[in-house]
Amino acid sequence: MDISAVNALPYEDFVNIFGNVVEKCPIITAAVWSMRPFASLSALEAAISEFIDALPESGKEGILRCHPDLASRDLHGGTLTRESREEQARAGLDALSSAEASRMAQLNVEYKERFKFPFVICARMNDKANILRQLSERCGNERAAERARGIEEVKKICRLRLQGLVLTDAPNKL
Ligand SMILES: NC(=O)N[C@H]1NC(=O)NC1=O
Repeated sequence: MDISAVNALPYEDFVNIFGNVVEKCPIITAAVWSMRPFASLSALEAAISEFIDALPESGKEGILRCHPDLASRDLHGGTLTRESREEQARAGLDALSSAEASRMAQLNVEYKERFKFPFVICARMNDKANILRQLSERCGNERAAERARGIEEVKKICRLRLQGLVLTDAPNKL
């Protein structure tokens, strides 16, 4: 699908197709539909990004809370969204040693106790060693910095999900 086909979509189809570019937040997709026509995929991405940036801090935290824990039991239980499952598998999170899995689970708990939202990172841009290292390091951050960092990662995940759905002739500038 190219951007003109995207612009021609009625909102029901638009939300069905793009509703999970931000994990479990179809309200964002439903909101930006009214900003069509988009000149390019980047313009659609920018509209999503601006919508997120305009939210109060509680809304940004809400977006983070819609994300599943990485390498949690859900990854094997089949309850994740298709996108999240594929992203986590690509980073090798479905094949952790038992030591890595318990370290990840322990750090996820520590992170959530400290920040009251889950650790979010763009799994497709990292491997499991890098994810574990960043999870450990980011546990030491301040809450506001970590909220902003999580939202940056949400935007990276969103960009890659969009690129999987819309044809683009622009080079990938990520
Ligand atoms: N918690 C978390 O980062 N989840 C996500 N990351 C990613 O790349 N896909 C997700 O669902």
